[in-house]
Amino acid sequence: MTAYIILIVVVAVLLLGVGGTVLLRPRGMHGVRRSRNRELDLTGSMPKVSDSGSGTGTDTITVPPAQRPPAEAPPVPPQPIIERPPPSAGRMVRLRARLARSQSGFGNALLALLSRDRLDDDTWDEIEEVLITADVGVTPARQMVSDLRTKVKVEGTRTPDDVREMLRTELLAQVETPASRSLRTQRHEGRPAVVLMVGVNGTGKTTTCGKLARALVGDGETVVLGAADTFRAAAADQLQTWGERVGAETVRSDKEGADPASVAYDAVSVGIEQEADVVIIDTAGRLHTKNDLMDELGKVKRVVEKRTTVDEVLLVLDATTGQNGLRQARVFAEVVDVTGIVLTKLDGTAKGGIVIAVQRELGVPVKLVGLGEGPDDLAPFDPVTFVDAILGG
Ligand SMILES: Nc1nc2c(ncn2[C@@H]2O[C@H](COP(=O)(O)OP(=O)(O)OP(=O)(O)O)[C@@H](O)[C@H]2O)c(=O)[nH]1
Repeated sequence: MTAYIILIVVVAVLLLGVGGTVLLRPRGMHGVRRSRNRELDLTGSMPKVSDSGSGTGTDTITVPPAQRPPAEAPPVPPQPIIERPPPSAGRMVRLRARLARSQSGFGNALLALLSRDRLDDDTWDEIEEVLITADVGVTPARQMVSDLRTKVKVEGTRTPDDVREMLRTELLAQVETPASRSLRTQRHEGRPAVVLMVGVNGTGKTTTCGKLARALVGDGETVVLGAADTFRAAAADQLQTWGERVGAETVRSDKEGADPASVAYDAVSVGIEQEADVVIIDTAGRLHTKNDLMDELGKVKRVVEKRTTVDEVLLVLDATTGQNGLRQARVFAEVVDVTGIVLTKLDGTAKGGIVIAVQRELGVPVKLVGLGEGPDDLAPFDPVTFVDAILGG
């Protein structure tokens, strides 16, 4: 009997010990996790966690403070830093030194030749050659030489200042056009303006979309970007990065080779929904055949026009490609109504005469110029600043 009693007591003590351990362990972990989770609930309905309780209830389990795992904050996704780019006005003046560095060779050569004591036929031929080498184009170069010859004859003696002024007037006459250089990027009829960026790969199209978005945001406008260059997957990433920096949404497709027209349509729809000021659409503009190009750009334009008008078709040309760039310009102008030219990489060539050639060739004005790889190195084109940079000083 005594043995039985001792056995019962021993079994009871063992059971109590094991039961207590089992009860404490899992319930303790579960409670802390729940508590931690509830700590995130800012409504104030947190359970009590006692530092000296009995350890039997699910919401009041005793856990010494030192044993509590530190409260883990949930991962916060990194917030992109939205930049405030400078406005577009006055940018060309700021970039004038860069322009002068690349273009003054051609200006200085012309000034030196025009300052010679005797301006014979050979000298005029040399002047024409300098102009052609600077990509002014044969016809405009001949016309400039003819105009300058007449002026020299009429005015007689030439001081260095006279020569500079004469050349400045002539260059300005060639660079200026009656067409407006302003960009139509204002909302109209309750809809955003739409800018279509076209041009062959590598001319700086995607970069220009990004830089233009920055400039417009700097001017206080709201922008939506459309990555309709679905041919090169990285182009959409590139565009999105530009957009994120200034808080502009980029509409894109996750499918490589998706229909560019459908991306453009979606971008315009998002622009309308967000009441954005302007939607900028990047295109692939492959030049395999003129028909491919016509099909692609024609369709993008038609589909966008189901929702609103296309206000600007900007042709991006790389200033360093000279005559090749002009050939591309001709093909694009046949396929789509170009409303303005963006001349990129003008900082990397001494052939600024392309401004004159391309305006003549297409009959549309240069509206923007790229003067470097920096995010704000895109400027509205200003003829006076351009000509003064060519002439230096
Ligand atoms: N120096 C200089 N480089 C420029 C300028 N504009 C663009 N670039 C550079 O030109 C290169 C090509 O630019 P992208 O924007 O990728 O060219 P893209 O036409 O969009 O090419 P795809 O996306 O392949 O169609 C990049 O390295 C740009 O930084 C400019 O005005 N000056």
